Amino acid sequence: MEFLDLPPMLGAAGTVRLPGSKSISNRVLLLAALAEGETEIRDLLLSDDVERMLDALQTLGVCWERNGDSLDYRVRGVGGPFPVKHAELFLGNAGTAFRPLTAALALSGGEYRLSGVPRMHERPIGDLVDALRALGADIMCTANEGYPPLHLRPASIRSGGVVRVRGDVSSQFLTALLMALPLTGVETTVEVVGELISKPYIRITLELMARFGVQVEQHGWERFVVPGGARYRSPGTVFVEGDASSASYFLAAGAIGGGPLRVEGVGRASIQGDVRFAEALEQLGARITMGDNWIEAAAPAEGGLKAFDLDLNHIPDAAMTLAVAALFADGPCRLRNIASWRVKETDRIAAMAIELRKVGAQIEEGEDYLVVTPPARLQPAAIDTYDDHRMAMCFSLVTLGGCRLRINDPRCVNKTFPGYFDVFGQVARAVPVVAIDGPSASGKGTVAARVAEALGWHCLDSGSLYRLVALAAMRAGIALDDEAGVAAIAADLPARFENGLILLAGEDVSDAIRSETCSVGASKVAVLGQVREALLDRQRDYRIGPGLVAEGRDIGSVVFPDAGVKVFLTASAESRAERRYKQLMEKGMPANIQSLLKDLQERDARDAARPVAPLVKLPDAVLLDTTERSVDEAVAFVLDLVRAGG
Ligand SMILES: Nc1ncnc2c1ncn2[C@@H]1O[C@H](COP(=O)(O)OP(=O)(O)O)[C@@H](O)[C@H]1O
Ligand SMILES: Nc1ccn([C@H]2C[C@H](O)[C@@H](COP(=O)(O)OP(=O)(O)O)O2)c(=O)n1
Repeated sequence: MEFLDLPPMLGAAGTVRLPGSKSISNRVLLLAALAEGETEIRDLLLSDDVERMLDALQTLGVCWERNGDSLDYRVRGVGGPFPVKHAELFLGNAGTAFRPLTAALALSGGEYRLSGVPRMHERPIGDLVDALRALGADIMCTANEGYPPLHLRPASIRSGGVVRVRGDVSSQFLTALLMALPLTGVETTVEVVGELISKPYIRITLELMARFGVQVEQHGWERFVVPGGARYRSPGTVFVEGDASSASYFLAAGAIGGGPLRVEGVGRASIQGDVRFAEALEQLGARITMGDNWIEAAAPAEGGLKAFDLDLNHIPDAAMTLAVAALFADGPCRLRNIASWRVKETDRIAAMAIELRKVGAQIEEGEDYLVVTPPARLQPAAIDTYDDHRMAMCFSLVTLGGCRLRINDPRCVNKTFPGYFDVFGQVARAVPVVAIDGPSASGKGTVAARVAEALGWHCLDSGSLYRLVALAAMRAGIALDDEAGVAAIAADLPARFENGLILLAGEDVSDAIRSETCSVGASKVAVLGQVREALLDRQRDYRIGPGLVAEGRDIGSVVFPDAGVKVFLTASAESRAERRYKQLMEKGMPANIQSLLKDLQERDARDAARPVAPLVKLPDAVLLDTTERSVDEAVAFVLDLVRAGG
């Protein structure tokens, strides 16, 4: 499975230009297709769900073209039902394409087959199918009644009168009906059965239909009258707003990670209900400012986010972001009235509960609610994303708690926000790392410690971990080439670094691990892949704010490949042997310079030749040869690199 490792973050601030709204993009595409005249669509969202709609429209005989590589499209409307009367459409997991197309095609008088990915076939569509059947449409659910795939056949549509549709499972059923009904040309009243959920999405539908010339008469949230003789007409040019649900991740990032973080593309003038996410964040204490076309969020003036108990029915998608933001609140948080989560890309209540528990939260899960109690300390985890873009995007926020995180199958964000993680990486500041790699006795430990001290950062001497493993294995009588045996020791190493001392099971082994036996032993266990793997997370846990200076052999290549500064520190073998000799003599440990030189050359060869994580100078590492340089000069060199920003 593909994954993405996100580093722990120090905070987030900056400006993000949002990609277009999925809800608006797919509605505008369908309306432009059914309208008379050509529509210029600006800033369309480029994502999987929109691709599904564009492909479908093409199959159905609608001509559209993209202006070069831009986000501007021109759609030539067909001015009524679709001209292609036989088609098979694959719509992936795009609910915003599947539901409205089902309604429009049911009233188009042709034979159509609609299918999607397996999850799409688990998402209910029965309420929409029933409403369309009541109008006379001939629709078969070919696998399970009430679920896609669907087979639509020509039928005589009973136009006019009243049609009823349930509104309490998905508001997309009502949206789909409303958008399709002008195809009948006869006045029709839609009555909503049950309490309509996600009302703001209906507002988007009505607003966009009006822009295309069809004014729906609205009686509360229970009755909608689509006028007779209504025809869609192109309004000329339509600008797609930024996606307000996508905005939620960045607004939350600003509220959690300091900010200010500004999103551009949505604001006070937005027609999307999810802009009200900003109000919810405000209730958590975040500082929100807003213009017509932008929103900015910053952390509360004092302290962290406040615990909340909110009915989130009006912002079901953006509400997921609040479930993760709850990890940063000062007490248990209740998200209420979110039953629709269960029929989205995945069962989002169940998925959220499982994944939030992985990072340490306590969760109470109900049919239509979730209570999140934040943990005292977030813990790193591998987050499963359930082919759900929002799961992936929400969980990136966990890293703002200084916690690294693995996101499995990160490409699921392509559904609505390809490039999400790059944009997140531009506004979130990773805990900085200076990686110093190089051969034995080149001065890595000395330089790393001094650089860390000067910066006030943490320091990791990764070699000492390999030395500790060798010592522990030797003491346990495990052969140093017994990979599984040594790896088991490494995975459960009772080592601690305290007050400048290195402790193994409570015993000070600071000097013992520096002996030549341990040096040789360390280089032997370091060739074992399983041992290296077992020490990886342990090393990554040292990445704590304000920053880390880490030294070893594979810091820049394997442990922290995203380190901002990478140095390859070296010196001639002779001067390194001499340094090591002096070092041992000062410690009163016996040594012989010739055998030290031989040992060191052998170890260099072993470290450089091993198949796993060999010692190499990376192309993006800066070479620092200290044969002719003092420690002070080497330290100053590295500090200059850090200050120059890598
Ligand atoms: N640039 C340098 N010039 C002279 N001696 C150095 C230099 N860098 C390090 N040393 C000395 O060399 C010895 C070995 O350095 P150390 O930091 O332990 O190397 P490493 O961690 O690469 O094995 C130490 O006694 C250190 O003071
Ligand atoms: N990141 C690291 C750090 C050390 N090692 C190996 C390489 C060395 O042979 C041993 C001991 O490393 P250490 O840095 O303490 O060795 P020197 O002090 O440079 O001789 O561990 C490694 O393979 N990867």
